[in-house]
Amino acid sequence: MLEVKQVSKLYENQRGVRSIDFSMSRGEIVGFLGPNGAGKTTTMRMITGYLNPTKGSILIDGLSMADHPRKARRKIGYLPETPPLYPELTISAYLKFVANLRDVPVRDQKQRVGEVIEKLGLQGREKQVIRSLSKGYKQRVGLAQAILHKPDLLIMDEPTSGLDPKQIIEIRQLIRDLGENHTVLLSTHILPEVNAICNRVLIINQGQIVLDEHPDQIGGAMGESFEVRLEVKGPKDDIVRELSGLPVIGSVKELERDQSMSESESVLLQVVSKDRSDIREALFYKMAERGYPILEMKKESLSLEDIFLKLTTDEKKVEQPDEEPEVEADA
Ligand SMILES: Nc1ncnc2c1ncn2[C@@H]1O[C@H](COP(=O)(O)OP(=O)(O)OP(=O)(O)O)[C@@H](O)[C@H]1O
Repeated sequence: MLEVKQVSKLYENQRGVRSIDFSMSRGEIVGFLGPNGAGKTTTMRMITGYLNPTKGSILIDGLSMADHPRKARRKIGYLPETPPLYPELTISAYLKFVANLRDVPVRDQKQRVGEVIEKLGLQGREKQVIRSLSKGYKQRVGLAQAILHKPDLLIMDEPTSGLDPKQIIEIRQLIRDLGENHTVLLSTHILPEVNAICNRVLIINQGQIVLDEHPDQIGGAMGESFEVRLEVKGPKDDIVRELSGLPVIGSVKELERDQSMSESESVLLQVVSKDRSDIREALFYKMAERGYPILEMKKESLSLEDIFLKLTTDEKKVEQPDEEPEVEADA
């Protein structure tokens, strides 16, 4: 659906993005993460055809954005961070205006506007002027304008930014629903949002992609070892010695108990594998052999927050090949 091939965009100040390379298949909902200034908006504006890359190419459903900008753009719906709304228009007048702009055939416009109004839960507010809407409802109108021309690919820049918690839940649900019929790329600063909505995560730092993974698999992809939290009933010293003696175990450490845990005869441990293999069965058989009952065993994984911080606060500078800068030229 989307191919971003070795795309760079350098501004006069040498900032921007360098050699971005990724593709998206139909039906994916991809979360695009990065600290401030990492290059998310620059990348999204290139994908949507609002900004020309300095190098590289972008294909939308096989169509080159550089060679067929009009046709390629027709396949894209874009919700910028600040939706392009006209505050003095009513919702229905604004959506009709967008339908014209997006070349929706005149005979289909009324029906299509009705459909998106229903899909975005805007019924009953058609005649309300946009200025008088809450931020959450303005965002719904922003989403409505993005999907009006039935695009295959939806690009959203921080779609829940500035909304209250209830509005965030509603907009996330709408994005999940839209994901059933669209391929979605959304940027966000809110990491739990990625776990809540996306089936893939891209992390960008200093203009380069540093991670491209399924949210559940990023620990493994980063070469993290397998870690288990284990509570066992029995003598601590013997349990630690037996576990440490297993060839698959890298380290065993006693954990502090929180107040609520009252089991005094048990020991709470953090057990880490030597390599990345799953150590749970080995732990089970060893404790069973020694007759020490396991009261709790839980696989611990790095949170997206841990991974994000690890990848984006790394001391070492990202390698920056020499490239000619180019003055920004909006399409
Ligand atoms: N028009 C411009 N001229 C010069 N530099 C720019 C321009 N637009 C962006 N930049 C720089 O390019 C880098 C990437 O900016 P971009 O806006 O794409 O980041 P972002 O990841 O979207 O950030 P944020 O999360 O703060 O919106 C930043 O260092 C920014 O200062």
